[in-house]
Amino acid sequence: MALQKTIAFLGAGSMAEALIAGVINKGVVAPHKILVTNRQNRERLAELAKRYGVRTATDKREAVREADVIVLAMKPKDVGEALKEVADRVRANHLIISVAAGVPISFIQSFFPHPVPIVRTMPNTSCHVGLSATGIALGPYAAPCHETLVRKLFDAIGITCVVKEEQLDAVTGLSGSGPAYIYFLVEAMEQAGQKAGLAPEIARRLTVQTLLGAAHMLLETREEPSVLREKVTSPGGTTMAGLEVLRTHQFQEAIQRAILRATERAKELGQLVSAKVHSR
Ligand SMILES: NC(=O)C1=CN([C@@H]2O[C@H](COP(=O)(O)OP(=O)(O)OC[C@H]3O[C@@H](n4cnc5c(N)ncnc54)[C@H](O)[C@@H]3O)[C@@H](O)[C@H]2O)C=CC1
Ligand SMILES: O=C(O)[C@@H]1CCC=N1
Repeated sequence: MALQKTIAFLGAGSMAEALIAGVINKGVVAPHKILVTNRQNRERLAELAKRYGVRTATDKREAVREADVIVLAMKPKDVGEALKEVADRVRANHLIISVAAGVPISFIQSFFPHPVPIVRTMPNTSCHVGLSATGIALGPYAAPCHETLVRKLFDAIGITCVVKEEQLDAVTGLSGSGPAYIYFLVEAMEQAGQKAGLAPEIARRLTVQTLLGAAHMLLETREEPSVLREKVTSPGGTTMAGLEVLRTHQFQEAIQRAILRATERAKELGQLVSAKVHSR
């Protein structure tokens, strides 16, 4: 059954749209229960209203007043400014859900004189199609009923893992940013397929299906990725030749370094916004 809560999105970018599309497609929130606001881009609001049937508002304070749940979906650097604008409208019975990378729960709480239930999450854009991998960390004033609500929302659009707040930066580096690494791999595979003589649309179809098939094999056989890899790799065959090139170019190290750097960047973003709070 759809949630009987009004959800105000502060921020109407890629992540807000992916979440809105996901929850509406899965029937977990009715379009008229969603209110979207942004920073003075009425065209974008009109586009979302047309595409999803959601309501939009240019007055953030009014949207917050009407809502039961507030989703912070702006860039980390803009969270402070948005909270300043609406802080005196936020009630102790609101639930704040943040998707902002790196932004600590304590930073969000610092805008209010009273305790507010805050849940920090890290989804990814695949929630658009109901396949997000979302990390969830509960703030000190988030009660079991808030956890239930947040899980209902995010379980409807993918899988969820509850983690400690300090682990959310790792979730960000791994699965928050993760789709971009996969798309980068797809771009490389398609280009290589074309260089090897395939038409672009055939290279695209084969690449995407290969990705989908490998993901399903991991999920359904529950075999270790290394075991599945070995099953593809015939001694002296093509895969072995290909993997040798990946090893020479330190493929695994490059992926690991990318994820660790993205994790570190999430921490840096958190430190940058937290440093600003002291100069407010
Ligand atoms: N794009 C992604 O794959 C993911 C993004 N995130 C997080 O989601 C948040 C949003 O990211 P994107 O959607 O990619 O950014 P975006 O740049 O596409 O959208 C940002 C939105 O915030 C709005 N905004 C800026 N200042 C505002 C204010 N003061 N009040 C209300 N709205 C304001 C902008 O008008 C815009 O609609 C970020 O904090 C990011 O870390 C989290 C997981 C994945
Ligand atoms: O690139 C970013 O900062 C955001 C957070 C995770 C994915 N996109």
